[in-house]
Amino acid sequence: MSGGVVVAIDGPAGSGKSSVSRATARRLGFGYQDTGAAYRALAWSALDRGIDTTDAAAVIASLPGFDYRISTDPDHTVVQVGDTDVTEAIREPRVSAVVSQVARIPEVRAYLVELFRSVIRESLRPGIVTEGRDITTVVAPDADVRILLTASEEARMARRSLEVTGQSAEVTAQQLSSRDVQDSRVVDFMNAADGVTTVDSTHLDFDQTVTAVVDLVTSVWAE
Ligand SMILES: Nc1ncnc2c1ncn2[C@@H]1O[C@H](COP(=O)(O)OP(=O)(O)O)[C@@H](O)[C@H]1O
Ligand SMILES: Nc1ccn([C@@H]2O[C@H](COP(=O)(O)OP(=O)(O)O)[C@@H](O)[C@H]2O)c(=O)n1
Repeated sequence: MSGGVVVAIDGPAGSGKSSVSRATARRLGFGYQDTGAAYRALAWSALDRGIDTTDAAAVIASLPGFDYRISTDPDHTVVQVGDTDVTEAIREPRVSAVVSQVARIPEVRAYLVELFRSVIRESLRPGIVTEGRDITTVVAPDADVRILLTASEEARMARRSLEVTGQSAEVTAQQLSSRDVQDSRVVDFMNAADGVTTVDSTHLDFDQTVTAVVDLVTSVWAE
């Protein structure tokens, strides 16, 4: 693993993983790795190539040609597939709707887990914050700081509805909830594993949540 501090953050959709992890990395001068972006980019790429995302063999066959790049600079998180900037496109509802289908394929997970570990290993900053669903348990179970970031379903849906335009809050909420159900069949990100600290942001504002995470990291870093 990286010579620096490794911070692993998991949680359900809309709990604040991406925004809180990015802000934490900025405050501490750490790198930031959004693992969901890789699953989303693979799903985007399958749609772009006309691959049926329910056809596991076809998705697996596309892995060697999956030319994925993401920067770990928290101030410039550009996601690219080949020469195409997909930073915005991977957040579209049509991608969210199929991403769980590619994420449940064990070969896809094994491939991406190795990629995420190599990004952590190669980080040149004093630390790196990596967030997703299985970071505390599978990708980096030995991380220095392991956090489960949660929030009530109501709070998560309200936050996500504010971000997604072009469809009703009800539809966004329904999609988020069904994605969590599908994802939690593959990895448990609703319950903290042994040694994982839960940060519940339901009644915290954004800055308070970032401060709670930064405090956990600095308490370990200072040791
Ligand atoms: N504690 C918080 N209070 C209020 N809004 C928050 C909080 N944490 C995150 N948010 C907002 O909720 C939205 C969803 O957060 P995001 O980081 O995308 O979650 P995730 O990566 O877990 O899906 C973002 O607009 C973010 O700014
Ligand atoms: N470590 C991870 C990260 C994401 N994922 C998958 O990727 C999808 C998108 O992740 P994300 O973190 O961008 O999702 P949001 O919580 O931001 O909506 C999830 O719905 C999971 O299917 C995963 O399986 N494991």
